[in-house]
Amino acid sequence: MSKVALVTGAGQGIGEAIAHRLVKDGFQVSLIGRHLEKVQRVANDINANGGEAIAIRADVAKRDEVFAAVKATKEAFGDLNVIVNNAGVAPTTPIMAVTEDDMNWTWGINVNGVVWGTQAATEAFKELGHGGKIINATSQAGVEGNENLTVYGSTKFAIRGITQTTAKELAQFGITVNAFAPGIVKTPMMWDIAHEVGQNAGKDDEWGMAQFSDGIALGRLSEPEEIASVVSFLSSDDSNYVTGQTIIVDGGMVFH
Ligand SMILES: NC(=O)C1=CN([C@@H]2O[C@H](COP(=O)(O)OP(=O)(O)OC[C@H]3O[C@@H](n4cnc5c(N)ncnc54)[C@H](O)[C@@H]3O)[C@@H](O)[C@H]2O)C=CC1
Ligand SMILES: CC(=O)C(C)=O
Repeated sequence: MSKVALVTGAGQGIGEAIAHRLVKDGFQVSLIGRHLEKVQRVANDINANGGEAIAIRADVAKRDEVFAAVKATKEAFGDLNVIVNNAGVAPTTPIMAVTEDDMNWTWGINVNGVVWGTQAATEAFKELGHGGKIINATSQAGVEGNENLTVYGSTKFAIRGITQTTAKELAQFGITVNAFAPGIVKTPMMWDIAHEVGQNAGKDDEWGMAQFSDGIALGRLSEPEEIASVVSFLSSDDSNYVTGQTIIVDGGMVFH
């Protein structure tokens, strides 16, 4: 019988790549995003190519919407085995420009979203009478401090902490909790950051390389699929004895 995975922020970028990879691994997938048309496009693509996907609109910052999305997934597929708390936002904010709204908005999505996803999935796993896997998106910026990323980086450090605390708390229910920490990945998020700091559209890869290539041991940016392959491992039985860990997938930007 196939397993069921829910992926947040699955309408583009890393989340979209994770959705396709988990379908290839045999999962039925539930794709969650703020904009229904974006997750519906990915679901249509999967369904047209022999996979099974549903699309659900939800804002991960809103606890009720996350719980409703998990419930709808359980009802549609009759099971839930994996949640990937992938949705995130990445404002660039020099410390002296940080506002209360910046903090609340970014923490609401990146950190609260992970907490709501963890709670909703845990409740569903318990109702279903089995364990499960919770997988959170952190970042190299949550492993090492990055200039102008105090707001974003602080959320990603927090996610690593939540991954450790919940791994200890939920192990008794057969639930593992792990995180993946990408480096610089070719997705719309990175291009948005490039544009925020005043770069021209169309030069995004060059901008990324100019900013980060010195720090990337492998000398290139990451493809979203390279992050998805690590999530594939964390979603599989091969990772059953791994919990509380952050797997850094950054081409060698930081070593911890
Ligand atoms: N692209 C990169 O270089 C890196 C990305 N990451 C992390 O990986 C994750 C995915 O990043 P990307 O695919 O690059 O980002 P992206 O911006 O390309 O895609 C993120 C998706 O999440 C959705 N989303 C945002 N806020 C949401 C909310 N409140 N509720 C539901 N969905 C929401 C967006 O609509 C978008 O479809 C994020 O958590 C990000 O912080 C970590 C390290 C590097
Ligand atoms: C977006 C991100 O996670 C970076 C720059 O590390």
